[in-house]
Amino acid sequence: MGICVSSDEKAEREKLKKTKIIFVIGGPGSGKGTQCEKIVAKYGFTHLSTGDLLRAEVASNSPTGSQIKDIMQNGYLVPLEIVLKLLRNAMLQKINTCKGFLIDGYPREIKQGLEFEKMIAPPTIVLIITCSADTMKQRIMKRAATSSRADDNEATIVNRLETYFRSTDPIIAYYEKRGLLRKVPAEGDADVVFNECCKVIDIIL
Ligand SMILES: Nc1ncnc2c1ncn2[C@H]1C[C@H](O)[C@@H](COP(=O)(O)OP(=O)(O)OP(=O)(O)O)O1
Ligand SMILES: Nc1ncnc2c1ncn2[C@H]1C[C@H](O)[C@@H](COP(=O)(O)O)O1
Ligand SMILES: [Mg+2]
Repeated sequence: MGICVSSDEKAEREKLKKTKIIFVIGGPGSGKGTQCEKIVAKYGFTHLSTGDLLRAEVASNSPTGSQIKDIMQNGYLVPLEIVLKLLRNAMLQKINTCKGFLIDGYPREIKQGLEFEKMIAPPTIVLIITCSADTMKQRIMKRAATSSRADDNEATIVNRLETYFRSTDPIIAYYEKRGLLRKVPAEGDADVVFNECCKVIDIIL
């Protein structure tokens, strides 16, 4: 017997499939959030950062929040099922008013990308923001002076960078092969980087 899918769920899936979805990936501190803010201001897209969703879950003191607090504080990846459930719920909450989604910080592993396509829809493009590990480290250490993020410290940055470099090459290869990857160099000033992001986005509008 097949799995029974309600008509509401079918309608939601159809809407998600018709909406533009941009994955925004890149190392810790590369500038994903900064670029997403600028993109939202210009294009009116909806920005969902998996890191922000997970931090909100921790702040809520829910059982899931307690489960993931140490993982995040130490710079490791939160289990896929937890991230994808939060992300899907957040997307469904916005689907009726959304001009397009910027999914910041997802996927972190190929498996996350595959599950997203199964549960939600394929991405329109994958924007990767690239800069050196030194630049990322410097940006995070500067941000640490004012951010309240538990993972903005030297020891955790080492783990976050290791985690990023270990899992990212296969992701790049996977989306490059499908013609979906768009690389944006991010060593320069945020406005220069934004200009490059716009060139990529204008093509899919
Ligand atoms: N192009 C840039 N030049 C200089 N500083 C930048 C640039 N882009 C961002 N920043 C600053 C803003 C922040 O204080 C810090 C990290 O940027 P941010 O957008 O928060 O990165 P991110 O979202 O990729 O990091 P994380 O993965 O840790 O959430 O660097
Ligand atoms: N997509 C994700 N998968 C697993 N874990 C994640 C994901 N997005 C964020 N996280 C966890 C692990 C990260 O170190 C922290 C902070 O994320 P950030 O994108 O730097 O805000 O959250
Ligand atoms: Mg961020």
